[in-house]
Amino acid sequence: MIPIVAPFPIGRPRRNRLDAGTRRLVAENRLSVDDLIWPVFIMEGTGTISPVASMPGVERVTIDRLAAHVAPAVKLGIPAVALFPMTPPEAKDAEGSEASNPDNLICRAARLLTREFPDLLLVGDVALDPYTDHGHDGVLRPGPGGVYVDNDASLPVLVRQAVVQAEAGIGIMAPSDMMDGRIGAIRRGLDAEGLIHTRIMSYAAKYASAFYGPFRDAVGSGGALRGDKKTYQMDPANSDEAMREIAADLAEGADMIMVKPGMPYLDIIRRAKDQFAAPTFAYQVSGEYSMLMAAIERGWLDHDRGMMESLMAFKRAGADGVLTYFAPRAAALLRG
Ligand SMILES: NCc1[nH]cc(CCC(=O)O)c1CC(=O)O
Ligand SMILES: [Mg+2]
Repeated sequence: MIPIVAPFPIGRPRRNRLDAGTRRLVAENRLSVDDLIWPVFIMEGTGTISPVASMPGVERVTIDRLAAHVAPAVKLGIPAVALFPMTPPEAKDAEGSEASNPDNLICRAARLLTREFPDLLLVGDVALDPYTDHGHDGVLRPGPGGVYVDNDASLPVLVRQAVVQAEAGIGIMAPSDMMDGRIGAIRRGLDAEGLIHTRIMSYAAKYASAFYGPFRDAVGSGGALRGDKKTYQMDPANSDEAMREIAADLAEGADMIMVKPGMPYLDIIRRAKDQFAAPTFAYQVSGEYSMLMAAIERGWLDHDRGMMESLMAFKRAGADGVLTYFAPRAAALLRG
């Protein structure tokens, strides 16, 4: 499509920017509260709200404080929260067994939130890193390079994790582990238990990124992590490979796909939306949030303008929704 533009001085693009009303009329994209998913960190214990040092304004809460923590977001109309647990070290092991404990933090939180807020959608991460003592998303076995995150041995553990989460009330399963074939395995595992309505939002194109650093502090998996995740998360150099990953996950039954991180990967979001026309989500990850907040705290960026511009970028790139730690503040602004 070649846009037709009258040459200056007949054509004056600035006319369409003249006043707020005209700008509203010609705006191509709109961010709405319906687009927001809020990631929430939960921890063991009682009566505690503990700030995440590397993420100003973000807190972990104990389950008895969770309903009060989430209530304002529900009131603002945020459709979904994504739950992330900080597992105590004594509950971690090499196989990530706590992930499939039906009474783990996530499952208890899901049962509580389902009761308190029946219309709130719950997104549950599927990956073993919050539960393994080595901090990897799957289980380790002898293999290439000595010890290897074993794909096929990890799948049954991930399936069990997904099933216990779904039974506890998680409506949207979000596998973030990047094992091959996990979407198909999880879909079959859920269906075998009659959990045919559980949706799968696949972290289909997930990169081995430096921008997850603050998240690993928040859930306490960073200190534990041995090595890096480059044998399963994607190389930031690659774009065609992301299309193959997304194609595979959709073919295996993903209902929605995600690109992660967000801002440094807007090109991937655009390609994915154009190529697959599937519900597409972006994760504005911890490091992106912390980067913006660090500049905001120094007075170098305006909080609300910086936040809203960063979120609008995802809509412009083609995302249908965004996981963002800014969700409650953005929703409050959008509601005026
Ligand atoms: N697999 C777990 C997981 N799920 C979401 C994030 C990162 C989210 C963020 O940085 O905000 C990670 C960390 C990782 O893969 O190491
Ligand atoms: Mg894959």
